[in-house]
Amino acid sequence: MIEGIDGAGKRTLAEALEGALAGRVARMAFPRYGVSVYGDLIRDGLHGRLGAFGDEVHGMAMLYALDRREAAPDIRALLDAHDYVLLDRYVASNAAFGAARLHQGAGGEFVGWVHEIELGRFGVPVPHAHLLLRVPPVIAAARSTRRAQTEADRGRDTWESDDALQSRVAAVYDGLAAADWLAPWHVVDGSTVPDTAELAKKLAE
Ligand SMILES: Cc1cn([C@H]2C[C@H](O)[C@@H](COP(=O)(O)OP(=O)(O)O)O2)c(=O)[nH]c1=O
Repeated sequence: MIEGIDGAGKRTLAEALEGALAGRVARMAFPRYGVSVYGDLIRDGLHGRLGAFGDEVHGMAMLYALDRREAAPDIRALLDAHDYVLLDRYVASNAAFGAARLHQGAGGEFVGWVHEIELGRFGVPVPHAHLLLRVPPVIAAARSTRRAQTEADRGRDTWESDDALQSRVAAVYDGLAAADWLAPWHVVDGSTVPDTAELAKKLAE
């Protein structure tokens, strides 16, 4: 699972790892925009098109959780067919962003709620390892602004443009990593070019 704040460079890392693990890896990204009705609702919520629902922390988190529940059979099929499955955001994103929106920490009620809903009730596959791509929030903000300018039909969503939120998300991620929440966490410095061969080895451990 590749995790980090918005603009941390998760997609670039995922693509590099895909190269390093050539032929043995499958990749999927959450939320699944354009694939699942939940993904499309999430996009609308992030861009203020669901009215007050976009402000409902548990409601939005439930959409992400339902997106993953729907994808669970596909993830299991990918796990059967490949040595590695790289997921660009997974359950920990829901824990980190929701807790940060509620001004809670990694040990708070919200993180426990995500665990109970996603792994308990929905039974989504348990992650094997996390890579936390760690970059200073100010660098990540510059990257996501640049991306919003270059990608047509996008624009920074309401969470991406909230620098205080991104800093709190970074703090929750640090707490989840320190506790090895759900699976071991490997912290990667995203302000330099990561050694993907080394990372691929860590994932294989
Ligand atoms: C997957 C996931 C993402 N998020 C948040 C993180 C991001 O701010 C936002 C969108 O995800 P993101 O991966 O950044 O998509 P994109 O950049 O392509 O729009 O959703 C959650 O809150 N919970 C989740 O379970």
